Amino acid sequence: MIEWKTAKEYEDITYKKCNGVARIAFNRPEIRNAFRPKTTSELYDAFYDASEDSSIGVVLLSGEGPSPKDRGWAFCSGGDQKARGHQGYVGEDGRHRLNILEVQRLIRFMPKVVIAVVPGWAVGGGHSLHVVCDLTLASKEHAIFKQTDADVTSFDGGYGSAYLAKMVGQKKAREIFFLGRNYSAQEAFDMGMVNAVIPHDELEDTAYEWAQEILAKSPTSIRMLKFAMNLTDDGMVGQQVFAGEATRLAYMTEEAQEGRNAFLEKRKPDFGKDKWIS
Ligand SMILES: CC(C)(COP(=O)(O)OP(=O)(O)OC[C@H]1O[C@@H](n2cnc3c(N)ncnc32)[C@H](O)[C@@H]1OP(=O)(O)O)[C@@H](O)C(=O)NCCC(=O)NCCSC(=O)CCC(=O)c1ccccc1C(=O)O
Repeated sequence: MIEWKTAKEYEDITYKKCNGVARIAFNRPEIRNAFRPKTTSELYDAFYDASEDSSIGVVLLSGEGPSPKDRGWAFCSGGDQKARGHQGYVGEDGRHRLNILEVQRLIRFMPKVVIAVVPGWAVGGGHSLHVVCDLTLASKEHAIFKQTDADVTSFDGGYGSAYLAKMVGQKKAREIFFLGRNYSAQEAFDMGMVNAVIPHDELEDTAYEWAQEILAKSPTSIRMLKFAMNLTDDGMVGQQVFAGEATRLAYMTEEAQEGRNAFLEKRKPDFGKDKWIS
């Protein structure tokens, strides 16, 4: 039994923590967990908290359900088309935004493992979110993967499409976007965009078990591996993120402490004569 504790109350999402794992879930099941600007602001806030919390190593991203209307399950059906204005999605302040991309970047660049736990529909911007997560676990009975961007004049030209193509191959990625068909969890697994197909009733427990397995590993190895695997696809930003972690490791050395101390003590640093290791 997982004893989740609410980390913060929100309107459009739920946010809980338990034993090193954070669970963030869309909570608009009656509209298949579509996101509006309030949802993306709340997601950003929760992901940022999980990223900053040094007791958290793995984040599960999921969708609450089923829908009270028809018992349908969803991970996320993308941008809320009722909140869509002529320049983006309109928030309570009347401003138009496209801020799900900021959430994507936080998932991509946070030094923790993010697992998409897909209990039902993953559609449009919801499909792109599962793509950008590090791992995806899908409900055998209810998960359906679908790209509707080209039905509603949207196009995720970043991770949602180009990175998807690296994952499933160019032909399949083009099929997913150009035809907008439904794919079952098993079909998504066979394509290489899902890590495991799990019986629906076991999905949450399995995700938590995967998280615990990851938490038993070296935190430094996990984050260096995540950023190493991101690096080639993320260009200079990927290099910047990886190099940031390398700098953190360098800061932990005696050499770095000598550099800092020498500056503070207004003397020349003495890095030693036998420090040029091969
Ligand atoms: C998800 C479906 C395939 C599910 O179909 P079904 O099970 O038959 O259920 P429905 O009866 O259709 O839906 C139930 C209920 O939910 C409402 N609903 C579902 N999805 C949405 C939605 N996205 N927005 C608003 N409302 C939604 C639906 O109207 C029903 O309501 P009732 O009142 O009960 O009638 C199917 O629902 C479906 O296809 N949904 C639409 C999927 C879609 O087109 N999503 C938008 C894609 S574009 C996008 O996501 C933005 C992309 C994006 O994020 C982005 C990209 C690039 C740059 C920036 C951005 C950005 O920041 O936005």
